[in-house]
Amino acid sequence: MTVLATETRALFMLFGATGDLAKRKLYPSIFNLYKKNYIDQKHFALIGTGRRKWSDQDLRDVILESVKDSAESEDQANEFASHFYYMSHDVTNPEHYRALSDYADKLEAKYETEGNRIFYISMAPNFFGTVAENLKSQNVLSDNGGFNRLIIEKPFGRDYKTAEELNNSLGKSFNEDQVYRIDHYLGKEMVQNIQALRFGNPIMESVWNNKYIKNIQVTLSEKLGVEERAGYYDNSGALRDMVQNHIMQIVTILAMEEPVAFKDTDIRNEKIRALRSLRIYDKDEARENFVRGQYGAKGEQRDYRHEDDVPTDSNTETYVAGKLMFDNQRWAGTPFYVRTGKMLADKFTRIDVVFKKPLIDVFDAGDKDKSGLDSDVLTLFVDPVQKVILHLNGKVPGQGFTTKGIDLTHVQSDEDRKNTPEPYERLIHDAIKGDATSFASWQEVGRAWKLADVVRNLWDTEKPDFPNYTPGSMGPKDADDLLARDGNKWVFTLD
Ligand SMILES: NC(=O)C1=CN([C@@H]2O[C@H](COP(=O)(O)OP(=O)(O)OC[C@H]3O[C@@H](n4cnc5c(N)ncnc54)[C@H](OP(=O)(O)O)[C@@H]3O)[C@@H](O)[C@H]2O)C=CC1
Ligand SMILES: O=C1O[C@H](COP(=O)(O)O)[C@@H](O)[C@H](O)[C@H]1O
Repeated sequence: MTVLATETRALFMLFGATGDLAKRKLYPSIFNLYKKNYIDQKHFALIGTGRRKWSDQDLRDVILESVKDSAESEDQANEFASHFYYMSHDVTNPEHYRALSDYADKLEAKYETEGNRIFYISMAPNFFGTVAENLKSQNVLSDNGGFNRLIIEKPFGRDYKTAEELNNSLGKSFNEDQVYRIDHYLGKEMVQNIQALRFGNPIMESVWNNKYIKNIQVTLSEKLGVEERAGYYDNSGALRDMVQNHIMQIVTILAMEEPVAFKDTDIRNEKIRALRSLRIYDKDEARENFVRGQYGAKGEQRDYRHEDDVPTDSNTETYVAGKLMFDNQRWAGTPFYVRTGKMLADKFTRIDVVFKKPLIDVFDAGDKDKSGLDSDVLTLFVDPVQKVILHLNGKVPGQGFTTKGIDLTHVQSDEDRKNTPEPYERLIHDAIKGDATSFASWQEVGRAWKLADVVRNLWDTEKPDFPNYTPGSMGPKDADDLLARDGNKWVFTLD
């Protein structure tokens, strides 16, 4: 995809400029893009908004603090911060948008940003629709030949209905191709690598199906609990927080067919096609195929119900495991197991592709079931290390003939890691380029909600037996049983 030089010129408007995400993730990412000249160093400006009565200097002080560790000099940081402007603005007040529009016109003229506007809503989701609608109705959108793009944070709705309402609301002001729904897992190097490994290697793609793959496992494990986000988390739970979005996106990329070209529209079409084959369970199937958990206490660690800001009778799940099925030629019969949770043994994200054993084990009396052979497993380590391991069977060196597991390993070098942008940096850069490849389309999001809704509705009507797992473990026993029923087991376990 070619980047036109003028596309790097842009006026940003950030709603939620005084917030946590902006400070921790967005300003450092924008700074990195600025340093690399992916944002035109002369022709860019950002108007940050929030209700607080800040001055430009207050915002610039926050920027300087956010980028202090990565700035090459004080001058560089100051020059960067000088492009930031602050407007106190209540997003629910239409009149404020008129002032915003005038200010935008002024800065556009000053920085010659050629009418390119990027609106980033980093606020609680109940404001997404309000902001989008006012941007249009109060004429804040550019109408002089540049682009208007909207980046929105998660969560995209609480269920299918609210997500659809939100989507309709956004649709009044922006076309689908102008909306960039952030899912930061799509900006992770190893998640992007799935497609390179699959579609760049016939040796992989030829076995990427139910004939050779026994099951696929996706694990997003977190060592921390809810920290200071309990207010949000207790209203969300792991299903909405991690499964509906990040996990479903990863699973979709693993399951999709090869796109006609590596272009956002072609990739989206294939992702949507795969999701149309995703089996949407009924209530009984949801009970059978999904497991929830909530952590208890251990030593100093309080149980979830005694964390700050969590009601003592909370039934919010801090753990989910599930089995997903795609009813299509490629995947019929091959389960995708997924799991995520807080307060687990460690912080890591990995994808394990478990291959079937040979139908006959010639080394061991021909009986596959008594085979001493390991299952071949391709593991993609997404975080915190980035590596790929292909576990195969090989011969034990020396006299005689026995087999043992061997690993073919590729680890990203320190140099590769240094050159790997943080997800937010990568995704903001993509939005500037107009490349929606790594953003979730409405149809993908909607289909993922359809699945999550069935599970959520079931869980909302049945009382769970919480707490049911210990901090530092890999979740409740039921999650192991889920796989054991199919004769499978998690590749990563603590034993
Ligand atoms: N923080 C994180 O780690 C993550 C956050 N997200 C998502 O990012 C978004 C922002 O999260 P976060 O930064 O943590 O939230 P914060 O609560 O820290 O910030 C909210 C922002 O919204 C502004 N705001 C609230 N009400 C109004 C209003 N009526 N008019 C104008 N501005 C208003 C606040 O400004 P003021 O108080 O000055 O009015 C503040 O800048 C959310 O959608 C969240 O789900 C996603 C992943 C991780
Ligand atoms: O979206 C979210 O993701 C984080 C985990 O992200 P990671 O990049 O650190 O793996 C999770 O902690 C948070 O609850 C959730 O909202």
